[in-house]
This record gives sequence, C-alpha cells and structure tokens, in this order.
Amino acid sequence: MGDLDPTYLQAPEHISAPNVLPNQPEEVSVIDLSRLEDPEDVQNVISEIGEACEKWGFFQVINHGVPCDTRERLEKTAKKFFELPMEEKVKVKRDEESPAGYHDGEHTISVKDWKEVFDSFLKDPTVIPSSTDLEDDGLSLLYNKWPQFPSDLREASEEYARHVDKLAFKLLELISLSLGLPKESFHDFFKEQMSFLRINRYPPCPRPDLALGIGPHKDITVLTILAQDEVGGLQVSRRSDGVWFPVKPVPNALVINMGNCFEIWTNDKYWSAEHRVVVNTTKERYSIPFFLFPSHDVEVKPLEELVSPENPPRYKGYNWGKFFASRLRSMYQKLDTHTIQVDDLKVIT
Ligand SMILES: O=C(O)CCC(=O)C(=O)O
Ligand SMILES: [Fe+2]
Repeated sequence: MGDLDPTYLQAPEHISAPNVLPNQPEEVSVIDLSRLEDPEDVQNVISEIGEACEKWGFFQVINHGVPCDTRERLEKTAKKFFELPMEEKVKVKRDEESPAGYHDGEHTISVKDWKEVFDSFLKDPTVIPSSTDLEDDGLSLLYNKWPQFPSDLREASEEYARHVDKLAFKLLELISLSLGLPKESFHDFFKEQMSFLRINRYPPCPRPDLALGIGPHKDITVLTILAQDEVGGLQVSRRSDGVWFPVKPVPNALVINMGNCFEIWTNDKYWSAEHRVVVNTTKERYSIPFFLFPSHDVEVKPLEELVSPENPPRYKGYNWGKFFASRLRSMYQKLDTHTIQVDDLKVIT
C-alpha cells in the first residue's frame, strides 16, 4: 500500500462510503426488449422506458439484439491489446489531431481517473468543426488511424459498434414515442453523428479509498450504451435525493444512461444520472461504453414540442460540434484547468 500519485487524489466527499446503498434499488428497470415482438406489450415497454428516464435517468436492457459473441470477441481482443507492453500501446496513443486511440488516465473534472482507455469513432472519418470559434464554419475530419492499430481489434470494434448503433436508433424511437413524439423525431440529428466506442480497463488499485476509476460526472451524450463485466464498480446517484447505489452487473445486459442532450431536449423532464466508478485492490474491470453523439451542426436546445408558456425553456441552446471541440481542447490542457462541462453552457432563463 504505497503512496498514490497525487494527480489521482479525489476530494474525500467524492469517495466517502456512508452515503452508498448496499444494493441497486428494486424498482430500477431491467427491460426485456424481446417484448417488443408482442404488439400488445409494446406500449408497456415504451411507458417503462419513459418512467425510467424520468425517475432514474438510466435502465438496463436484455435481449437487445447485440449478439453476445460479438461482445465477447471485442472483450477478448481488447484484453489482448491492453496486455501489450506500454511501448506498444503508446504507438497508437491519441493526440491533439485525433482523440481516437489509446490513452492512460483521463481527467474527470481535473482529477486523474484510475483507468486506461481505447477509443474509436463509429464513422471513419468523423466530421468536426475545425475550431471552437463560433464565427468559423470550417470543418475537419477525424480518422481512427486504424492502419496503425491491431487489425483484430479493429474488426471486433467495428462489428460491435454497428450493432450497438442499431440499438441506439431503436432506443431513440422508443424514447421519442415515450415523449408523445413521432417515432423518428430524433433521426435527423444523427446524419453525421460523432459517436464513438470506448473500451475502459480499470486496473486493480492499491488505494481504492483515495482514487476512483471515474470521478462523478454526467455523460455529455444523447445516451450511452454500456457493457460492463461481472466485477462491478459502477455507481449511480439517485435523482430524488442524490444517494449513491451500485449498478448490478446483469449477464449480457446493457446499461442505458441518458446523457445531457436528453436532459436539455426534454427541458429536464428526463434526467441524466450522475455516476462514478469505484475500483478495488484485486480485480481488473472492463467496461465498453458507446457514446451516442449528434452531428456537428446540431443545436442542442429544448424541443419546441416539449416547451410551453407554462413550461418555458430552461436552457439556452448550444452548438454540439463547437461544444465537443472545446471539450477536446480542454482535455489537452494542464491538470489544474477546469474541463468544460455542459452545465457551464446551460443557462437557466
Ligand atoms: O465503466 C463504467 O461502468 C462507466 C464508464 C463511464 O461512466 C464513462 O466512460 O463515461
Ligand atoms: Fe459516464
């Protein structure tokens, strides 16, 4: 039990245990999507999803259509990659030109996370604004640099991402219906989606009382589709009172986390849950989030259909591409600078 590099030190209130429930509350939904095959059950599924988005900001799905063997193959190839010596892994390190690739330790709100990651964009290339300047409408292309990466990891990532993206669209339709909107209301926001797949590896940590795998945060996404292994460590904060609880690993289930975009589009009807990952001294843990992001030109603001004189817009809109570009930029700045969060951009009017 040595001293921990101070860059990993969390504020004690981000770690302290007394406020954590021992188990996931019973009412948190695990929704079986094969029920959609029964026309009489479809409306129930839609209502359950709507309730989960409102009350918890997350739920789990089973029989979701992402084949188990596709996921297992990705886990296997990812493991093989992370086991490579560091000098091999850093050959595909992400850089300021493209965030795709390997990276050890991200900063969630200025503290270093106890993990290593591998990122790849769904679209290769992905279109992104060239600068953060609102006046500049120039665009750039981000590439996965796949030729430098292990080809088995490429194949497994691409196959898995294709399936998860399909699920994302199905969920968008169900969520849209749960809001009383036409099924395809959100589709136009994703013509040039900037989504990416991340593989997180959390190594055993000598001081889980001081560090976190990921510090408390809300995802900046539309939604996140997360595969987690059986080790556990993900915790979510309850909307009603902020109390933390562990998200139970369910075999072959996917965790669906609502992101900030939905909070804003629905003018706070739907919730984006704050979450974090605790680490342990003995077991490594893997998780694979797919971050669903809109196209660079999308203005994220409360949907007209969901606001009214009684429920005026609580957020000022922002341009998704510019926001993403400034996040990328702040990621490469010094540790003591604040990483830009969506809360910095949302103005309650
Ligand atoms: O590893 C997990 O369970 C959560 C990962 C996460 O929250 C993230 O990458 O944003
Ligand atoms: Fe997250």
